[in-house]
Amino acid sequence: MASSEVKYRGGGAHETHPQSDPIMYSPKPEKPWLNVARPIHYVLREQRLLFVLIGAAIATLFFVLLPSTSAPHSLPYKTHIPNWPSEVDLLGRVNHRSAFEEVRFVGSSGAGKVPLGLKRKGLRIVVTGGAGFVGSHLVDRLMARGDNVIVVDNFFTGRKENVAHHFGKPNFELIRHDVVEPLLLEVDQIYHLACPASPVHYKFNPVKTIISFSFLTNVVGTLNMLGLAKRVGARFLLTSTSEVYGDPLQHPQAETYWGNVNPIGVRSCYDEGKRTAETLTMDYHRGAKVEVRIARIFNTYGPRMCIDDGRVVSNFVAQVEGLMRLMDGEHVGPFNLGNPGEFTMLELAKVVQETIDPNARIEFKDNTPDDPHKRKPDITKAKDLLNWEPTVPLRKGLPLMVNDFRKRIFGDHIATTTTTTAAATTTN
Ligand SMILES: O=C(O)[C@H]1O[C@H](OP(=O)(O)OP(=O)(O)OC[C@H]2O[C@@H](n3ccc(=O)[nH]c3=O)[C@H](O)[C@@H]2O)[C@H](O)[C@@H](O)[C@@H]1O
Repeated sequence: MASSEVKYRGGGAHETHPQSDPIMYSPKPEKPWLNVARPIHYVLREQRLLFVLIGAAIATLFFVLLPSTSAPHSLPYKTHIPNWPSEVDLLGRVNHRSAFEEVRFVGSSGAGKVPLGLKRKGLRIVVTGGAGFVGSHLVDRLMARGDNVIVVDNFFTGRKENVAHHFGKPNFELIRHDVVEPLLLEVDQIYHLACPASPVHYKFNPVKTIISFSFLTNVVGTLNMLGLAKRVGARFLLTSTSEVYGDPLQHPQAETYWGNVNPIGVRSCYDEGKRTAETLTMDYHRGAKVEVRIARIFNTYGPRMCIDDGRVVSNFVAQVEGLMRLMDGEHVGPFNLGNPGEFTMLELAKVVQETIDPNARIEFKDNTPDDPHKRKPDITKAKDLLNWEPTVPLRKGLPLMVNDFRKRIFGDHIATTTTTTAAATTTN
């Protein structure tokens, strides 16, 4: 019924319209010049042209001034980000930061130096052990580069404070997780650093389970992360260690050296754990065609190091640059990443006295069993293929680390006396 009514009314309207009657209505053909003259006349009347010009001027002024006024308002753009399609993929399949930058670019013509779409797309990267010493510095670099970073850490030695400055950023996530349990994440790259790295934590702990825990983390943890890399097609980087060389018989150690590890020693859980991790990594590379990278890190020091770490210092954390070059380059490795500068423990203690505290007391103690007598990386391969070498000398880097330690232990107060413990056996 309703539809017929509508039809009927329409018909009526049509019938009463004067233009519908071909007899009653016969428009005169317009003269062509009138077509142009009429609109011009219309515009010139009642100062309409003036209003049009004023409008155009206001619009021009608005677009010219927009860049300077929009910059401080970049935050409101950011608040719109959750509505972007990127939010659909919680793991950052689409880069939040890239989207943010594109919005800013569109809104502010002043940013027009970089054409839309040419900005680097951030990668989705998981860093296991990312709340630790080396890991957290790596996370800082990846975040600064604009990647979407997921930190996976069980906080065995790592600290939330090391990454707390990234909390709330849309391209950062922190997951408390033990890598000995499987994990599924959609990522492009996996930096696998999770590991009880210091002998203080893996060697002398009287609880037996902790010792096997080190092996378990290195073996099962690496296996899980390699499995993840295989499933999602991610590139995998293992941070192995100079400990794979054991107490080396070759000096300095090139990557071709197979090492001298005591398989039943007190520290073999770590050395053999990392050696097995390397084996697994290469097996996945050859057998499952996973893209892998292996770095052998030599002892590193710097701010955020675990206060009771107990390792001898030799390399500043600038090493993360080497890790990133390795990951983004085309070479599998292994690569030694360390400082080839050699010094004895006594020389090190003296540098501490010179640069930090002249009153620091030097104590001599017996070396611990199976500790390597001397070690020095041959970094020719890293120099040639990654164009990387350490940049921060000990005398410059050590005070930076000590300042960080002082701040964490004493707040702003400066410690009056430092005790430097040097092992009796020297490194050369
Ligand atoms: O120099 C090296 O050879 C070592 O350097 C780094 O270790 P580092 O940063 O110095 O040590 P930590 O500060 O203790 O960092 C290890 C991180 O792994 C985490 N972790 C440890 C054990 C574990 O089972 N799971 C786990 O997530 C810790 O909580 C911590 O955040 C790398 O993380 C190690 O893989 C590497 O072997």
